[in-house]
Amino acid sequence: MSVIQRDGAFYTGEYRNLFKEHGYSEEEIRTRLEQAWADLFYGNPDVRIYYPMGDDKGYILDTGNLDVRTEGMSYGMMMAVQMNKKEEFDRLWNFSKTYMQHKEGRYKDYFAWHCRPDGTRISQGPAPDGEEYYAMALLFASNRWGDGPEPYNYSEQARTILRACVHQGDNGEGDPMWDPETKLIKFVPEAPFSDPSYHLPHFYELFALQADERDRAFWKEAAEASRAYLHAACHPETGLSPEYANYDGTPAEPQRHGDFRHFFSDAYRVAANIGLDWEWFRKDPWQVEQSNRIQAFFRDIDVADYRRYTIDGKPFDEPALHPIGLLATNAMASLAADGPDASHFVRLLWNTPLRTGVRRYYDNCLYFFCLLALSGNYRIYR
Ligand SMILES: O[C@@H]1[C@@H](O)[C@H](O[C@@H]2CO[C@@H](O[C@@H]3CO[C@@H](O[C@@H]4CO[C@@H](O)[C@H](O)[C@H]4O)[C@H](O)[C@H]3O)[C@H](O)[C@H]2O)OC[C@H]1O
Repeated sequence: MSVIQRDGAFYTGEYRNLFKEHGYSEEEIRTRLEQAWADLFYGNPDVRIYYPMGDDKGYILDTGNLDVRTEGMSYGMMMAVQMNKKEEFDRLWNFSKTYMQHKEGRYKDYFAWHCRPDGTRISQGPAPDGEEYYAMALLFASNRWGDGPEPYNYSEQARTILRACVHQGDNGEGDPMWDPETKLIKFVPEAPFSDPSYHLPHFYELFALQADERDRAFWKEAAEASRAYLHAACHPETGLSPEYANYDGTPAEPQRHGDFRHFFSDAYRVAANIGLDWEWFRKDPWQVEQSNRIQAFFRDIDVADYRRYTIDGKPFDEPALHPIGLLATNAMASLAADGPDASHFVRLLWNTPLRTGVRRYYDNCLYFFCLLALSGNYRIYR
């Protein structure tokens, strides 16, 4: 595959349709994607995760926790822009802007990481994976649909978020979301450690094209720093990474709110992120070996038997909370994997339906990203 140069950035500009490569027809793939969108956004109560609110707002519900998270809101916006669904995108953004984004103080321009479906905040602190997804979805929206009047002036909104991520605290109050020294994303602005699943070098390459001029070099460096960081955070034999990790990649000490040294819900996303970075940029050949490694680890484990694992691969006597989500991220690794397990995961994902029931939100977000990615529809909009 060739790598093309546009606007000063190198990216492939080509999107494999792995389902088609495995024999599924274009029509059934398109139908599958559209049906999944319809189920998640307008389906029956046991499967949907999106709820319109009034004339101009809507939210994605974390059905397991009965709250609205910046993670889910920004994921919903990314799904909508990829699917060319402007109304749902605008509703999710309007809810986020109205109820979740701070207007002043130490978190100005950041978002309270979760609130109730009526918009009442539960916590004030932000979770940086939300901010980076908001910024990327907004830039794609600007490039796909053009900017409108505030708050639909997407590119300006994205730049405001990215400015805060890098410069919060420059003049006193608050903290940046990226550690200025290592250029690594933090777990929360106040934390001196990271979360490997927050590292999205493929987004930072694109921020380097559209963020404030003065920060473009920073985002290039952040992309390289994140790629290197993942080498350290992923176990060299299993490919598993911890939920939270120090800046040298070692698992972070247990926190007041729990022990995140192991491979559990947050960490699933690392495999998917690496797959997409390879698909979009093809810059780091280690990503191919890493994707083969994690697929080899899971190849012979039944999805129903997925557990929590130490990063060297010891299972706990505790089932995975989101087995379908984990299957989806393992399957998304097939974008980079060239080993004997890549086809197995593509087919297994195809033969697995969306999750229904209480815990469906996180699984189905990851599942939908996987459907987009493996069908060649998770794209850069420039
Ligand atoms: O005072 C601060 C707190 O503000 C700070 O809050 C953290 C904010 O980030 C939260 O992380 C989000 C939620 O968890 C992850 O995904 C979940 C994975 O498991 C699924 O079951 C669930 O449905 C998903 O939402 C997200 O990726 C994050 O955005 C974190 O949980 C809060 O603790 O914490 C430190 C305090 O000092």
